[in-house]
Amino acid sequence: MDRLLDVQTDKMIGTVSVVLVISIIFNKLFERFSSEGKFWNDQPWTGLRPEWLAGARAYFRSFVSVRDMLDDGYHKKQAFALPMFGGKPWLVLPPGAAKEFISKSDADLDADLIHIQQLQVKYTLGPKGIHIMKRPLQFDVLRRQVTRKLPLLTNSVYDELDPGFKQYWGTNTKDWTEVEAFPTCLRLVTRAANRVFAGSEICRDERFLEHSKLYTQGLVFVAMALRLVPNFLKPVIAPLLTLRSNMHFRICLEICGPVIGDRIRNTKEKLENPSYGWEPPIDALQWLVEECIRTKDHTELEPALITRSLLLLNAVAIHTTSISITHAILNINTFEHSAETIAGLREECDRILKESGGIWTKSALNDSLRLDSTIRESMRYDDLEHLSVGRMVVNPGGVSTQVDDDRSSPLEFQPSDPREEFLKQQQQKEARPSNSEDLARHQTALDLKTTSLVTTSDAFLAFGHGRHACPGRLFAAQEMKLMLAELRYRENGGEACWLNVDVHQCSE
Ligand code: HEM
Repeated sequence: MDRLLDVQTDKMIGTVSVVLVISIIFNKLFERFSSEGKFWNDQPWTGLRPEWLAGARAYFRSFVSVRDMLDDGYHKKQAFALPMFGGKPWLVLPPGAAKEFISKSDADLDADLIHIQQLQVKYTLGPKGIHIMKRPLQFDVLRRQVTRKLPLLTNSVYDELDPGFKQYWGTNTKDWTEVEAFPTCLRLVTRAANRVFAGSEICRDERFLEHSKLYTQGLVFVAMALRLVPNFLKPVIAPLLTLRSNMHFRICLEICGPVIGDRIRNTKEKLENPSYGWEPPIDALQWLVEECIRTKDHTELEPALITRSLLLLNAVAIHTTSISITHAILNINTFEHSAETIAGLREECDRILKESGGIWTKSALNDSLRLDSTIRESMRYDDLEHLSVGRMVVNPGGVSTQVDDDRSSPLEFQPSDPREEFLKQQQQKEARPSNSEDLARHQTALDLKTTSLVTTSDAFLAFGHGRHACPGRLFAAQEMKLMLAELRYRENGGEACWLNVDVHQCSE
């Protein structure tokens, strides 16, 4: 059945590609002479070369060399237009504009619209796609419950990571084993995050892990292709392009549907009869079901809608975390002072784990300052996307194009934690300090707090900043720290080889 679908899909993709190329050319010509086209013509551009069909070629080149284009644009020290394969150009603002940009309201710069447009939600997330994005119960659950219940969730995440590492990285302590860092981190993160999103039954289902991943990846590619298609053709092209991701969705629904059905039945029963012998699991699916029941709108309880919400949580949470932790593992392992850093991290993990009785708790993870700052530095050094904090300009006066202030651009990976030194000095102070010393220390403590992994600022945008800053960052930080801490157990014949992942990984 899958093979038949593959052949049909391949033929369709061929036909669709030809139609696409023709329509893209017409679309680009039309855009060029519109008022929007005039706006873009007035901007300084990056990535354009003096060559035949310069604009079209820059768009195609942006697929592989957007980073170089951005570096080039950065040196202009002012806002510039960036060609973007699979869509309209972006106006990139200089770092000096970050503060003002982030303070703008959604009436000027809309955060949801850009996601709806980038993901082509109308065509990719099913008939209720826009409804899911505009009324994001799943994100409210995240904001209200997941972060608050983090101390209770640490154990669940660890419960999945520990067997997950054994399964994907093996248990051989004698020989070197090659491990592909990103695919295994993706698997581990999907499993651990879905324990918190969807519960233990769904998160351990290998089919769910595979098809939820393929669904998310497919969605991104389909959205990218659809952004190239003129609007009038989208209703015809989208059903063809989404054939494969719909198949992955149906498989996920097959797995999640019965679990969701049971949750709804049990939750309603428990609400009617509090002595009913069933304890609500501690996970986002349960909180989502409870929120949906509270709306008194029975359509919110459709298993397909709830599965889409779970998959949307997956879409924002999984690749972001997996890429960031893979970057951290590789950065720590490959930079100049890798050996000292690894030894320092190892010492910290051993000490804190001993102090917390051999169990990773939320407060033990909070105390792990070196883990925290190393991941933060890695996220600063190797960002997730070349462009962060995208917004759709909905008010023509919503953004001003301005010149950058002069900033240095540190291109070195330098993990270190200023907080640790400060705390050490604090502990060494025996005599009670004077009031002025107290104040100065209080200020230093406040300043240093801003260097924590989850504290966003206009100079650290890895999780965004302001009203729309990533609400999952505390959860992601906890998960990534647990992963690095777990890695320290990997030993080869008693010799520490923590984090030797990219080249060879020795496993327990
Ligand atoms: C290392 C991992 C992660 C990174 C680097 C990351 C980064 C980001 C960034 C840059 C934004 C956009 C902020 C903006 O536009 O101002 C964002 C938004 C968001 N993230 Fe994350 N994220 C991560 C993990 C997660 C996780 C684990 C979850 C869920 C548990 C999550 C849920 C969300 C949601 C719901 C939004 C939309 C917020 C809004 O529009 O108001 N993220 N994230």
